[in-house]
Amino acid sequence: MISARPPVKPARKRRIAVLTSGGDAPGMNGAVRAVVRMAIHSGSVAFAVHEGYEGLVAGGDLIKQMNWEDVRGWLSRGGTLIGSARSMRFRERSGRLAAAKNLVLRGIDALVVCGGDGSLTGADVFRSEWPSLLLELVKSGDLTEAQITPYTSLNIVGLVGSIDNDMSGTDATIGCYSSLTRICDAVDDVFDTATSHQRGFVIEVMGRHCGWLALMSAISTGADWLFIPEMPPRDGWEDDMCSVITKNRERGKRRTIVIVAEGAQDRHLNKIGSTTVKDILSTRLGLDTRVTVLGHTQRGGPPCAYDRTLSTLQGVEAVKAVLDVAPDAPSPVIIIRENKIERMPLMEAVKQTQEVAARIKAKDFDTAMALRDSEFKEYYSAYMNTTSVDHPKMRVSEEKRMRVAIVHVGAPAGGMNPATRAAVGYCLTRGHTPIAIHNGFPGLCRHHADKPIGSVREVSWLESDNWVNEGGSEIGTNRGLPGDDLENTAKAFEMYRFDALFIVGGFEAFTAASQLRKARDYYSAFKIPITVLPATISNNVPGTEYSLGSDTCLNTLIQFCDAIRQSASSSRRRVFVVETQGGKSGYIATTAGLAVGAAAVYIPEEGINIKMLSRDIEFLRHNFATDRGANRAGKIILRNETASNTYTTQVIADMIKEEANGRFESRAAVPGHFQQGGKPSPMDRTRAMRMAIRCVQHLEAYAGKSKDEIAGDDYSTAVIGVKGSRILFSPMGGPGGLEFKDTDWDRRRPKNEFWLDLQNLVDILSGRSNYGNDILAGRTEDLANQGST
Ligand SMILES: Nc1ncnc2c1ncn2[C@@H]1O[C@H](COP(=O)(O)OP(=O)(O)OP(=O)(O)O)[C@@H](O)[C@H]1O
Ligand SMILES: O=P(O)(O)OC[C@H]1O[C@](O)(CO)[C@@H](O)[C@@H]1O
Ligand SMILES: [Mg+2]
Repeated sequence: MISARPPVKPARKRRIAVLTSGGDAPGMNGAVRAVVRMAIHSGSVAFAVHEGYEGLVAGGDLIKQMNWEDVRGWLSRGGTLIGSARSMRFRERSGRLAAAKNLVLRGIDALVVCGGDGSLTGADVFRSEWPSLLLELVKSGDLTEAQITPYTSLNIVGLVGSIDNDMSGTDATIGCYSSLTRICDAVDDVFDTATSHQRGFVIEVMGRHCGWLALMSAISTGADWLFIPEMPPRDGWEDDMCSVITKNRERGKRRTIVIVAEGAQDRHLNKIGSTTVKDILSTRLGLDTRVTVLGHTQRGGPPCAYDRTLSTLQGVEAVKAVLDVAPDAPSPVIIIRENKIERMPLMEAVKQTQEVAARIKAKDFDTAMALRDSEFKEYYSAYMNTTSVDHPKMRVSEEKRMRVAIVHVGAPAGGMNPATRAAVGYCLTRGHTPIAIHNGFPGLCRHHADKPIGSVREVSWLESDNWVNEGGSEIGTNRGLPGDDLENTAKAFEMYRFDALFIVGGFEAFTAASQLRKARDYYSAFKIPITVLPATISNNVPGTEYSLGSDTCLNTLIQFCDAIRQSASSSRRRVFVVETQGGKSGYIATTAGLAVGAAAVYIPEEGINIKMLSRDIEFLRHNFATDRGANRAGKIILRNETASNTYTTQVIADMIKEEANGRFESRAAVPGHFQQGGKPSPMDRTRAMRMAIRCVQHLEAYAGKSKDEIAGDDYSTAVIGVKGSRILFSPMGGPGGLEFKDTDWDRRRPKNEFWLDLQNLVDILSGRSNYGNDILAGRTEDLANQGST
């Protein structure tokens, strides 16, 4: 996931305060921890303002200096530990005058505000008024000229923390994916009871005036109908809704789920409430229907993996922004676009957000949708195009209809099923024929003609609809490659008249596509368009920074680590060495390390040596000795399964125990294939939908082309991927293709792994880099060299 700029060198000593404001959001604590530690690491002084803007106005004990240990263990905690508030006083100039005075008196010259659209609007007001507030304070005699002189400008940096994801300019806000996880867990559970009784459920989700939570949960759970404020249904929606639900029932669906955003409205801005919807379903369709209002359960609980990493990286970026933004430059807000942390002027983001509200009020819904963020509109049409397959206008002409084969290759990964479901739904909407190849390429070659059912089967809408939240691979996956039997693979391609191939899987899927491409010279059956959608927990597929399943894996890993840390904390003075999967890529170990605040992470890219181990044992010793009563906090070390042949997980745990001389203990823990299982995370589900549809669209572009035209186009065998702030296709072959340029075939990973710098960040935030710097010095260079060989 997420890439970020490398940490900055200290510029000058600053006094940086952080506050959380508005509705609390999971991940806010991670942001505060990162701001505090990064500030201290860069030689600045860190402060926390308690109770949001209320604390800023009140001052006194509510503004406290923070030490490194004060934020220990905060990453996994829900809510905000420094408190939040909706402050009426800050809305008044008198309150902001008091706030300005409190900052100046403490010498605080930078303020990081983590909150939603309201909080950041407040921050923008404060920023714009700052010079006039200071002048007024001098005029009233509250401060002197001399006192304000060093503070003529206040650096304000915004961090978007809100479950609503209602800030324009950023794809995600800190907390929105945790909240989405809570919603999806609840709806997944409702599935069972709804299906048992063939009931309808109307589920109301939060989000005030923003439909992001509603839309993404509808996609993640395959809801039959959706109401969001930005795109109200057309007049007569009651008939439309009933007709879609009736058709879905006629197709055999036993449950009906309708998601209603709390701010839902019709085109005349009249509220559409969940009870109204329920009444319509009950009276018009005679459907036994219940309403479930999820309420504040959506805001509580520990942050998901994404929110821990996002809040950490954005907190770090906020400190960097304080340190490197010129005093008179516009205040930035830290955003994320796809996989890239960026900055944009706070004023611009606030203006755009306000414009969304204004457009909705003016009933200009199309513009409101477009202004939300780049993904929103795409997700909305993806949902519409797959939820019901009755879109006559979407059908392509007869001669452009394709037989699209779908195959899974490699180890199972969360998101494989939702991706297949999305591809099937989209194919049916367009008039194509989706065909599943069961049990991978060996299944195709050996079992296609089995009786009574072979391994090559058309997929119906109803069959695939149930895959929306299923983990693993329903059509079966394995590591068999087409190269093991090219001849029979080609014969089967011909026999079943495949016009296009959609491969979902990891490094083997990538290898399979490469083999098919290279074999085109000998087998014309392979001269069809082929797309690979990376799906592997290892996240080691060239051409992308994100593979389906990696987010699900990270979530299972952090749950495992949280539970283990609790055990370690209870036993006191214990270190757990946890072994992660990931093959020869340290991505999972490193990202999980960032999300759980690991003391150290061992990865194959770097290897393990005795010097490193001895330094780390010293670091642990030092840590336990100086924890100042916080030694309850258990420590986690993560070791990728292939980091070293000699220093196995057990050996490392034993060495730590031996060397600790009874001062602390250690244990090894191996979650193993637990990391591949479980229901896919909402991020893997929603991205599966979006990327699978893009893959089929890419395949469609080749309809009507000759075999040689297809074979002559490098993009006819392509991998879809997230690269920085974009989603794009990269060709497998050709001089600039992934196979030649980007693939370290021996180590089964990309030549350049985008996340390598995160290793340094794990060390900075755990304090490891302050300890034994001599050993870590030069690491970035070493890693970069290894990555490019
Ligand atoms: N225009 C404004 N001027 C000054 N302060 C403001 C303004 N708008 C909001 N604030 C401050 O920000 C606080 C939080 O705003 P709000 O209640 O809208 O929540 P939010 O930050 O949007 O978070 P969420 O919507 O996720 O709960 C307000 O209570 C107020 O103190
Ligand atoms: O917790 P409160 O103050 O009732 O606010 C509820 C609102 O806060 C949010 O949870 C976050 O903005 C909204 O989704 C919801 O409308
Ligand atoms: Mg808000």
